[in-house]
Amino acid sequence: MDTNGDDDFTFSRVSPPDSELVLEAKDLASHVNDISLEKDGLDHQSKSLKQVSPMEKTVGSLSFTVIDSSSSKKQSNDSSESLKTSAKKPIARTKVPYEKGYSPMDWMKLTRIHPDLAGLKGESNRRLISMDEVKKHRSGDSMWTVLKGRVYNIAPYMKFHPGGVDMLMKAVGRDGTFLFNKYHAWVNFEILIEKCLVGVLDDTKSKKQEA
Ligand code: HEM
Repeated sequence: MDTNGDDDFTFSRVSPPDSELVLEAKDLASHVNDISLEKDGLDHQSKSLKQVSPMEKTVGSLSFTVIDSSSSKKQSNDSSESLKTSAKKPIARTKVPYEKGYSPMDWMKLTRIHPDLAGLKGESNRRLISMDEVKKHRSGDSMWTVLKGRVYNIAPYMKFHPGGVDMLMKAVGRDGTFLFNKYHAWVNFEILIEKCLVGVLDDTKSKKQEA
């Protein structure tokens, strides 16, 4: 069989003859200087690309758009996640470097060996404590806060707190539940500072005021 014959469909020509292509290419090459990118066209393009986080870059007089395909893939794979992050503004969380001897491991050790981190001095940690009493403990070895209805002495935990002393001080002498949840609702404080438990918040007063 003659495979080079014109009647063989495998080799049938569907594009213009090579000579025509060369001519076309030459023609285009001669018009290269006339080609310009219209500003409107680019604007339109970048508007539609913004959804996949484009970045405008320039090299000399050329400008181009870079699309991070890895992040766009992530977005399309997990649209519920991206919806959540775009709906809620992330809060700035700054981890403070630990001072020597104040790592989470050191805290675990201390909670195991310290006989009275809460400063109970023999009193029960099931005692009902009023908000007025909480407000009085704001310095030295006695810094109280309320977390989900429980009263803790967070003074010994201060330098161990990964978010820093200044942040933790904001909760002293008051109910710290809102702040705690704002920064890290997932942190298991019940276990972390269980040895710092002083008592249970007596909220009967505030309930009476509400009624
Ligand atoms: C009293 C109970 C608290 C405990 C037991 C506690 C515990 C922790 C823990 C374990 C972390 C590290 C979390 C992580 O690595 O993801 C952390 C970080 C942090 N905490 Fe607290 N925290 C307390 C209260 C607070 C309060 C009241 C604030 C704010 C006013 C706060 C602000 C922060 C911040 C900003 C970080 C950021 C560090 C990071 O990016 O991880 N914390 N805290």
